Amino acid sequence: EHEDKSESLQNLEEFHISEEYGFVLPDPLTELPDYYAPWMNVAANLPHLIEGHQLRREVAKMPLLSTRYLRGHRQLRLARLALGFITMGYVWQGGGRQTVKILPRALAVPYCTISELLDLPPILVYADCVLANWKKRDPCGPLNAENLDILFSFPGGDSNKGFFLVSLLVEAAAAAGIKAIPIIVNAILHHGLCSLETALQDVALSICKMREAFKLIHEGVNPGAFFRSLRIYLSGWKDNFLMPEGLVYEGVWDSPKQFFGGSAAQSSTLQCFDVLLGIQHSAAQGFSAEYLGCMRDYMPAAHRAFIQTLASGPSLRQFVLATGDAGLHAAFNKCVSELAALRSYHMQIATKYITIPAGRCQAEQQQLGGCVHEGTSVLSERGTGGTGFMGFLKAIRDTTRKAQLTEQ
Ligand code: HEM
Ligand SMILES: Brc1ccc(-c2csc3nccn23)cc1
Repeated sequence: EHEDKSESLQNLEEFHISEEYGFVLPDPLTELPDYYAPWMNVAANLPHLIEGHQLRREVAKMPLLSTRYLRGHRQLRLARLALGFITMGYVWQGGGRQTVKILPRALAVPYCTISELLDLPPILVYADCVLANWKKRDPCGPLNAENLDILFSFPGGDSNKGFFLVSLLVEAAAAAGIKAIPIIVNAILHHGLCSLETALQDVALSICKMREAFKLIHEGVNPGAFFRSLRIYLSGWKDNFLMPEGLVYEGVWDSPKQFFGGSAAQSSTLQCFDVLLGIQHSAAQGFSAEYLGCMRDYMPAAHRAFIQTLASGPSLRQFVLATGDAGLHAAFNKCVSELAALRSYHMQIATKYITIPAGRCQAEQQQLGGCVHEGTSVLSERGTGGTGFMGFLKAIRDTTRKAQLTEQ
């Protein structure tokens, strides 16, 4: 059964994966039909409306629009992106101090209709604000930091752009590695050892380029702006003590519903490379393994299907071990060490942008009114089984390291 399942991997387009952009949505739309101006005007003005304490009033004035005039996948993705930003802004505009319990129907009804059509939860996810939240300044220009801009922002200034665009550039760097996956699967099925070794070298090079792209975070994101502002807006309403019940989606469901806040565990790229290399993150390291599984439900359905098809295919790890081929062995281990190095670098970033600012915040707390952050932050305790996000990231990095093939 491996044969037919893995054969289907040959056509990446069918999984909404692009040779050039990987899991990134190529050429996202930036405009909707004028009928949807009430959504687009609020979403485009979010930082100003939130800082001016106008957002709730603006949302109360919004008409209940029909989703019937939305045409095609890209219009649905753009509508979801706009409604997702407004929803996060609406819930967290008080910075987590005074939260809301009800999302008004003018937002909730279309947002849930569109989310149903796209098979995504009615909360902002990575596929919205990283994969579909971008445009080229010069459409014929390259995909690089100078020629890119984001479509929507939260308060936190240019750090929004830095955070979302650096993530986008890391995802774009992964495209070359994702493109090599069907070649790898084919080589396993047909014993093409030579093409397999070349494809594995392409994967290792791609992961190395992802780490290069990561370095742009230092000039693109300010730790204080990230920690105190942007991060709050990515918080969710599941396992969040500020919203113990979750959120009522008015006009959709009678009871409140809970959804996880944004996490890059929703990125298909890293989960894909983990599956390819046979890296299984278990609950053993004290973080909830099913959390990573849950996050697959927060990915576009086609990307989720690609990961599942890959996972049901032949094991690259077993194949390389069975050949006893030194070149394949080295090429496989290079992929694993590059992935571990990427995760180590990411841990340094998390320290600079969360642990250190959080420490300063605690210190301020001693002096002043302090800041509301524990539990409201998307990048913190949730989903980590209480070991905290650093324990979560370290466990994932250590499991990656252990996936090296040992000398025979
Ligand atoms: C200011 C920059 C960043 C900070 C503070 C940060 C912080 C974190 C934290 C705390 C987690 C664990 C909790 C969670 O999943 O939300 C996480 C997970 C993750 N982040 Fe980031 N991150 C940053 C930038 C990036 C970038 C640019 C990427 C590139 C795509 C990225 C990729 C990931 C991935 C893939 C995970 C899931 C865990 C894994 O598979 O290793 N992060 N990040
Ligand atoms: Br919603 C949303 C979900 C995930 C992210 C994100 C991009 S890179 C990264 N590391 C941790 C989270 N994260 C941003 C917004």
